[in-house]
Amino acid sequence: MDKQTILLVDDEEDLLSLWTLRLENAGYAVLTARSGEEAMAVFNASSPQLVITDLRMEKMDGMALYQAIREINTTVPVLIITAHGSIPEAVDATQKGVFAFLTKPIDGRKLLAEIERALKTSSGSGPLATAKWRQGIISRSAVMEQLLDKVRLVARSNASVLIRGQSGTGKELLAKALHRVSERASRPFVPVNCSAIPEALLESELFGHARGSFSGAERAYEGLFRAADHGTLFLDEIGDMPLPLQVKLLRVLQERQVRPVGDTAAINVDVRIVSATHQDLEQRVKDKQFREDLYYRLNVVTLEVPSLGDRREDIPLLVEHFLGLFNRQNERTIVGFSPEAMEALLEAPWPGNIRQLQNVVEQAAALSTTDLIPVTLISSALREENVKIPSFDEARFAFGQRYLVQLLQMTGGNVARAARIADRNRTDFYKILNRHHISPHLFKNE
Ligand SMILES: Nc1ncnc2c1ncn2[C@@H]1O[C@H](COP(=O)(O)OP(=O)(O)OP(=O)(O)O)[C@@H](O)[C@H]1O
Repeated sequence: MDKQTILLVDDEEDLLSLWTLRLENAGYAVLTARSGEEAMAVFNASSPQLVITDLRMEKMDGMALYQAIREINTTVPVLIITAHGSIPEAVDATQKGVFAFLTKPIDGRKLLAEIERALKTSSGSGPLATAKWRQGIISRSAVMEQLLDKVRLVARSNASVLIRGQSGTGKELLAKALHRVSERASRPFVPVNCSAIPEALLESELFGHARGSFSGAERAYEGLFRAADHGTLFLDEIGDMPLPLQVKLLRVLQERQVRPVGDTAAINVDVRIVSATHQDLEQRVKDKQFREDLYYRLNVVTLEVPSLGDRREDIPLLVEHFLGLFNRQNERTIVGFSPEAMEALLEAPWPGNIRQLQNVVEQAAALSTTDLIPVTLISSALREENVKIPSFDEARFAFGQRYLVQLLQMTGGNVARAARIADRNRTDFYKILNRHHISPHLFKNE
């Protein structure tokens, strides 16, 4: 059996080493943290079965840590240790649900007995499962907790779920968590980015193809729907799915059968659909770019992921988490951020949300020559992040718009002439102008 893991939190290095040794000798795996904040990062990353924390610590003390843990995990036992133990504190703590309150100097045998008692009461019950499914989602904000509660509820059904939120808010992470907490957890989670696969290939990617069904199809391919059978299919950027494919997707969802390209037989599939978008799908429906019937089919339940700007209280925890990852990957020992740097992180606008925050932390950490990352590195990383390179589609659109404006200026708004120069017929050219939101009247010389 795997060793049970205990998270030990104390700001006194000597005590931490001493207790680590003792607990390891007693057969436990031990994780350590030197502050409440660090403890939260470790807790989120590794879901220990028990937490033992000192009460008196700077900034986040033992009780605050206990409360922060309770917000994300309602049952993991927490033992609090203090040198200044007093009866009222102990009573208060245990009334709030702290498993036990021990005073220093600690009697080794007593502590081990308490640990055993605590682990016995918690083993086999839900907390570990609860913690595991949301592993990797670092948060302490109430909005995220409410969202995760909703995820857990929704996961019990097979209802299609649409996850909405700005780019980089963690939609895919949430979809995975939903899968992990559902009954389909032991079956595959298959992500598909609908905007990254060329339109011509998307159909066979999703539904599969028969051997020889088109040139290059040397073998039959089962497709992602069947790969996700009994599991979850995550359709990312669903708003970009081309209209002809939307029709086919709707049919598959209605019939619960896929028909591979070039095949006549239909195959039954049992797939839970979770889709995600950062677009305004209702607007796309109005613009006839997204089918209304498909919209309702996919959007049985909506999960709205808040932007990072709406949950700034998560920022300290997230930066600590990303810094920890960076330190481990690069064998560095950067301790944290200067107060000014943390302030800058807390106040930045974060249009790219958590993905952007991760990039900024990594970039600043990589360039830092000191143990505390200075604010200058954060400011320059934020500046660089803001110089955003447009996507290919955005760049093409911008080029097209400039080109068309030039043509119409040259021809004084004469569409027939402009179309001739662009080597398009008039109807096509009007469509192109429309797509680029350009009205030729604006260029007419009065
Ligand atoms: N709460 C979180 N805790 C830790 N990491 C997170 C959290 N949310 C997002 N991330 C990280 O941020 C990055 C972006 O997350 P993800 O890909 O899930 O976002 P998304 O909303 O699906 O983005 P897009 O719309 O661009 O596809 C990933 O590296 C992910 O691991």
